[in-house]
Amino acid sequence: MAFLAPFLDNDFSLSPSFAQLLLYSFVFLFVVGHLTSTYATHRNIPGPFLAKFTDLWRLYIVWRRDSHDTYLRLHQQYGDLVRIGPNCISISAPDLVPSIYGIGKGFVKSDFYSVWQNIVNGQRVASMVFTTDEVQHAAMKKPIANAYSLSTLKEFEPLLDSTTAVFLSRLDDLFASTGKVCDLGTWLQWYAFDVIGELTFSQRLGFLEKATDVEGIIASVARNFDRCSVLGQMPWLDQFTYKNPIYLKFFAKAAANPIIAFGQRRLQERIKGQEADDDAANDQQPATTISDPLLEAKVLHGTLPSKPDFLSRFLTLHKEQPEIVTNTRLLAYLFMNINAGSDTIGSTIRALFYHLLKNPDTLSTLRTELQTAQKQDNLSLPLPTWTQCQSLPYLNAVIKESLRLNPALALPLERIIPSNTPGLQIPHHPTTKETITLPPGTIVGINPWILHRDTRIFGSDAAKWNPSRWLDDDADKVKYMEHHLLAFGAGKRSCLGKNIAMLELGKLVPALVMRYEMRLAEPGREWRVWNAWAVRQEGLQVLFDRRGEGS
Ligand code: HEM
Repeated sequence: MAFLAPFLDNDFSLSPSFAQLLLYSFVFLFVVGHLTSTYATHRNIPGPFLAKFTDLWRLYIVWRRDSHDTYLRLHQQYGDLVRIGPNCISISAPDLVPSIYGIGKGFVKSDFYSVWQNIVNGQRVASMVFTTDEVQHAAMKKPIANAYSLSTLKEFEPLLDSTTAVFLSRLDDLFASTGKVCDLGTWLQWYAFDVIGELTFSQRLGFLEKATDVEGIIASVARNFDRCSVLGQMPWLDQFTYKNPIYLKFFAKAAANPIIAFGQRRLQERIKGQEADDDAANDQQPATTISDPLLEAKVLHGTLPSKPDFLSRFLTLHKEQPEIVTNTRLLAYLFMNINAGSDTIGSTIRALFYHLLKNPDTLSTLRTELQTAQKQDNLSLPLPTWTQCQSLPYLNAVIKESLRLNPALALPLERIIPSNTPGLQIPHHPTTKETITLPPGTIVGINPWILHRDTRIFGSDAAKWNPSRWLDDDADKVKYMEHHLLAFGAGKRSCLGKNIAMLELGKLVPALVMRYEMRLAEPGREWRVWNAWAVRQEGLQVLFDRRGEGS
């Protein structure tokens, strides 16, 4: 007992200060123990010092909005594996795409995605994009997959054409005929939102007509991306803040999401069978005056096209399988369309026009291809058909190059290594020259922004804009590049709206390029790229001139 003597001695009695000391020691030992074990789990993976101990590092990097540049630099410095959090590895090894995202591999989405789920009546409601539960995902996807398939695509053309006709008419009136500078980035965003509104409800949300962010919808979507992209780096923070029951009860704004409100009204109208009856004045699209008769002929003006929109398709499914396509799920599908299919397209088209205008050679080659097609009666104007657009190789190369250099979602697409496996084996690690096994439970993700700049896949000019790479004579090389284009994700959870996106991009680009001469208002100015998972760009100021007849 001699060793206890000092503690029992009057001088060393358990005074409050000694108890504190003991407590501090415990806390200190706990923190050191925790940090050491945290560090030790992936100690063989290189990365920034702080990231090995805390996710606060990547939270800060994402909060700064330039994570794509930081992650690119880190991969250039450290190689294919970079530890960006204590349990999170960013991967850029081309051969690992199928291992992580392949069907049947069992990698599920991480809690990054849970942060984006909404709480409705105290319950988490996950849309298809954000569910981490694969069984729930399959149940949600099965009924609607056909509506997004290639075979149904052409049926959406009249709806798409209707919005494009309004868009061209607005550009004619406000910019081409006035010589005013157009903030094309903003107009393309409005176009993307209106198109998805029209495809979903046969009614535009009204951005183009009103030339404004209707009901703050775009700002509200942007705020959500800004918040969730950051909290997604430390999902437990979301649990303690925005998904905390006290916050939800007392502080969360009760106001309905404007997109859901719009969807609900359209749904009610459709059920009642009265398309035009709308007591919400906000939904009324101002009458559009279209002076060009060719464009006017394409505008549907609120009439339903002969082929159904998404809402009609979902309602049919609701009637046929009411217990599967429930009311709540039906609304979730509508919301998903707007949420997943607007910002992503907006980002891609903005990037495409930015590169076209920064690279006059590309613009001129594209225009020559389009003019040749027009002369051969293979391009109808002002609005070309989808069939015509698919057979234009340079146009398709430009679209792919734009998706490559500017993937709209630019953070690692996180997945968890499944528990029933030995882990993820990474052979011949370039730095250590040994096979590394990442244990089950590790979060891994490939960031399209990084993979798309990999010289092993895209060649020594991978960092540069060069649509011709997609027209290389070496078919295997092109196939390999296509296989590693991750702009729409990969595997089972890849983009459901990819066909819609390609339809929209494929038809809009020739329509604009053939109708206008376009040039940057300030050619020397760089734009600003803001990464909130969805990449938003600002500063695409363009001058328009109508081209000659026949355009
Ligand atoms: C250029 C435009 C688009 C791009 C670049 C894009 C990109 C992506 C990516 C990368 C994913 C996978 C996300 C992940 O793994 O975490 C995804 C998923 C998804 N996208 Fe898109 N998207 C686009 C347009 C659209 C459109 C137009 C729609 C709907 C009309 C849509 C609906 C979806 C849905 C529902 C998912 C989830 C699929 C699933 O989990 O099964 N997307 N998208």
